[in-house]
Amino acid sequence: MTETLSREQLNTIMEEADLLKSQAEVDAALDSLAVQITERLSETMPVVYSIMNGGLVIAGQLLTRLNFPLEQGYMHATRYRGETSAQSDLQWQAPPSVPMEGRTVLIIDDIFDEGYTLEAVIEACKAQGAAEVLTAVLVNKQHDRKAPGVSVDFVGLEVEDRYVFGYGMDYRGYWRNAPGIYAVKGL
Ligand SMILES: O=P(O)(O)OC[C@H]1O[C@H](OP(=O)(O)OP(=O)(O)O)[C@H](O)[C@@H]1O
Ligand code: HPA
Repeated sequence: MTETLSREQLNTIMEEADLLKSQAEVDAALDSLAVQITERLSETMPVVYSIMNGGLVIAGQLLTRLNFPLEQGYMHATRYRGETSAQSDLQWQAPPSVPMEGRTVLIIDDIFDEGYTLEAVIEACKAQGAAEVLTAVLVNKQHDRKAPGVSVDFVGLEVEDRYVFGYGMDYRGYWRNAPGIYAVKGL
């Protein structure tokens, strides 16, 4: 584990960060995601899962833009666990909270980075009998280290290959609440 960060250090992280996407840009991306998801899923009575913790903010802001019947659930899978690079294993801290046998499932997460989290989540949903599994993320990080064969159905925004925080994404556990998408100085 890394050392504890002070309030001053965390404020400096924010002050020195680069704003990659403003709140207005995120709002527009969420509107666009909602239109695409509605077109594809409005007649399927899906179960919509947020992947905790990162998916919390984006799922909350997306759900109220979806005007059709759906159930909502959560699951918690984590690879990074407060670090800025992935740990070797994915840990399940909470399994899916709503049965998905025979259902259309939409997974909502904050970021598609290397893609191993979504790969494992999709696999888990299929193993639990989901009829189809679709995925939506606010941010796709652009690089060539993606898990082979994993793709996302609905992407809000593209960001460069830097460590980002805000809108649910954390910097060492903090700043998930930042109202924009920021890149940490030097990362
Ligand atoms: O595409 P990947 O490289 O697998 O990374 C993406 C995942 O990493 C983050 O979760 P994290 O493991 O940090 O857990 P958290 O949501 O609790 O922060 C993020 O919320 C995604 O779920
Ligand atoms: O760039 C990132 N920021 C926050 N969480 C993440 N999880 C994977 N990549 C990232």
